[in-house]
Amino acid sequence: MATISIPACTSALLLDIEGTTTPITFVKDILFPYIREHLEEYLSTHWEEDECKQDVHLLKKQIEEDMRQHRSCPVHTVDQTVHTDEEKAIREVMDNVLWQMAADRKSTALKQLQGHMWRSAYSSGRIKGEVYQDVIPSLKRWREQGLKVYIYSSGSVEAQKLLFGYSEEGDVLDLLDGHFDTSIGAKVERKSYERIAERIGFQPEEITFLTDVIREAKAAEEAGVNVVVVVRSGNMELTDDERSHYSLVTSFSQLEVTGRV
Ligand SMILES: CSCCC(=O)C(=O)COP(=O)(O)O
Ligand SMILES: [Mg+2]
Repeated sequence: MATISIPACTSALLLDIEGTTTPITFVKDILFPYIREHLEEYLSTHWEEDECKQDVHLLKKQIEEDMRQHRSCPVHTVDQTVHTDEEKAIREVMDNVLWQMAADRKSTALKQLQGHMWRSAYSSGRIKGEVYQDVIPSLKRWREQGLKVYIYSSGSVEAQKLLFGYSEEGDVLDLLDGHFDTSIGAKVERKSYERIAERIGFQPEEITFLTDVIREAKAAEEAGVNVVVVVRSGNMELTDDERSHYSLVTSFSQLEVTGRV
């Protein structure tokens, strides 16, 4: 298996989750179906709680933004504080959430709610976070080499912590130095990577980002971040141009940091 050298100036690795640390099938076949199956029950049970109210409020803000951008979407106009027909209000929220999920939208509002819903699934042991076999040994090796390791996923920080805190390998959160989600900006925007660099105190060139999504790779590259594209079974096919432009790995174990033991 060919090794890929990452620059000697690398101080931090920034990792995507879905398609990078974790199979897409775990997200599509385990996590998302859990939301679809439990959405109505979750909203009905937690409707009056502050956290749920904030989630619904954020969804409403997203709808307003979508309407400003002329994106069509199921609309829920209800304000929980004044609306009396709870069943109707819940149905409207459900329509919007299910519509966003069908479109695989990465809105902060959707991801926030999903993170809150997965909490009990993970803590009860019903779901365990899946990571590829090469991930944990590589995280350990990188940290022994003095590198920092951060996660940047569209999944909320809470959802990220659940996945690694209740993983099939146990609680591996202490192998991570920090987490970023779309509250810092979308993964397809250059500015998000600049902000992350600033936040963790490194120059963009000192960061290597691992992802399976070319639009994310491009945005990171524009920010001056070094990029490695991760090719896993089930990930989106790359074009010939993309394959020749980016460094590719099929396993984290292929990554070598030049000048580090
Ligand atoms: C953090 S677990 C939930 C995964 C998820 O909802 C998601 O959108 C994954 O996106 P990523 O940016 O990690 O590809
Ligand atoms: Mg991904």
